[in-house]
Amino acid sequence: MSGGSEQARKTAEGLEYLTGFGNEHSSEAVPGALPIGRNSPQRSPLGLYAEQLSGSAFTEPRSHNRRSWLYRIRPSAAHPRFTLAADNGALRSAPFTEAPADPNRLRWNPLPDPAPGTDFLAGLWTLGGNGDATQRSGMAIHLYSANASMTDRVFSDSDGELLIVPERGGLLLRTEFGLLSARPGEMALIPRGVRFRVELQDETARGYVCENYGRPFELPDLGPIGANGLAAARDFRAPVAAYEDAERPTEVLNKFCGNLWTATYDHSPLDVVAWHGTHVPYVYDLRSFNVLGSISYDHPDPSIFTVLTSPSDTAGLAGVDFVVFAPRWLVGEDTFRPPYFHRNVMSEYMGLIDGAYDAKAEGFVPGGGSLHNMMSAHGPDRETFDRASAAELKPQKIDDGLAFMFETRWPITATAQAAGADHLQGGYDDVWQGLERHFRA
Ligand SMILES: O=C(O)Cc1cc(O)ccc1O
Ligand SMILES: [Fe+2]
Repeated sequence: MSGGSEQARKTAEGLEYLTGFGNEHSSEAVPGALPIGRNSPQRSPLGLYAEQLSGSAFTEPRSHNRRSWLYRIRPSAAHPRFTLAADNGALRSAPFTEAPADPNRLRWNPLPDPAPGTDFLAGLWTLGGNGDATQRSGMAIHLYSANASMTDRVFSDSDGELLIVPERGGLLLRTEFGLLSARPGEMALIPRGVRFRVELQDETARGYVCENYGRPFELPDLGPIGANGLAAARDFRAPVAAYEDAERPTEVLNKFCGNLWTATYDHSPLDVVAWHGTHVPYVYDLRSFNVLGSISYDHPDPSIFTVLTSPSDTAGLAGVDFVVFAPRWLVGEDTFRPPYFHRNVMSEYMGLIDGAYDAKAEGFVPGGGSLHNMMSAHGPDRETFDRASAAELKPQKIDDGLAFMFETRWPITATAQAAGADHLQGGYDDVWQGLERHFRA
């Protein structure tokens, strides 16, 4: 493996990375593999095939145009016919019509442990979502629980990009672009159409996935915050080129318009020796998020914790935002400091990576999740309300947890398996029971 023309950085796992969000990165695993001065020479160096992978239409504005050039042992076109896979397992896609969209507050415990031999792909379980995969709009929320590495099979998602949030166990993502490590506390993103295999770094792995059918995630504008703050572009890491030269049968599973399709290649399609471009996978350590907040009074809206946003066609109205509640100080004076009671036109799915969340005293556990759909009333549970209303307002460090939110402009409809799951908590409404009447006229 080598870093190519950019300066590459090594991490604790010994993996090399290229740094920066949205860069025109380039990398070659064999010196001289990357053509200089053109994308598609008459004969590419080292006898490689040149291939463009477009994540945006050719003609989209430069600011969100995404494409990469891959230099590979065999062109992707050299493959047999795809056939429908026997089933989609527990993977579901938009439009979500199995169950009615539910205005109730819902909360789930973690997924039950999977059967032995369950890999990342087999362990994907769809909770719900919105939009329509064929219209490239909306999103799906999946959870995964796995105890085996993918072997001799790779996955790619034509329907959207995959934002992966490990909660338990590290993942080693072997992609067409090279290797990424994603451990709990980090997030990884696999762009639309990119082939990858997931190997486990620990015995088991568990976490969350946001499948974004819409416009690729980008860094939010900072407005009056200024030129710095929130997630820094330089903290995003892309892989360096690394390839497999394997002439053995490899199953390629492609999620296309909601179904899994399968084809067995006679070689590994992770055979990209060099690449350059902007349509690339990346990882980000959520704890490097520069948390900004109120240093006077009142609890700011959580949009200030946005790591990445997928804009919709209306300015300021995200198809989906990825928001992180990272360790931070609370100093607000005369302020009810935890998240407030509210009803929101946006729909909120929350997950917990570690520890606890400051609006919920109990019941919201790592690996579990809550859904507060469009306009549903929610906020601190009774215990949190009582405690925070009486708390002495000295500076307080919130550093016992890491939570996140997928927030979307469209209501989230649960799948039948999520609406009827044994691990769906009964009695979630009760956390807001017993909020006493304090009114004095
Ligand atoms: O519901 C939640 O816990 C998420 C959330 C957090 C916050 O700080 C303010 C509003 C909000 O929706
Ligand atoms: Fe909320």
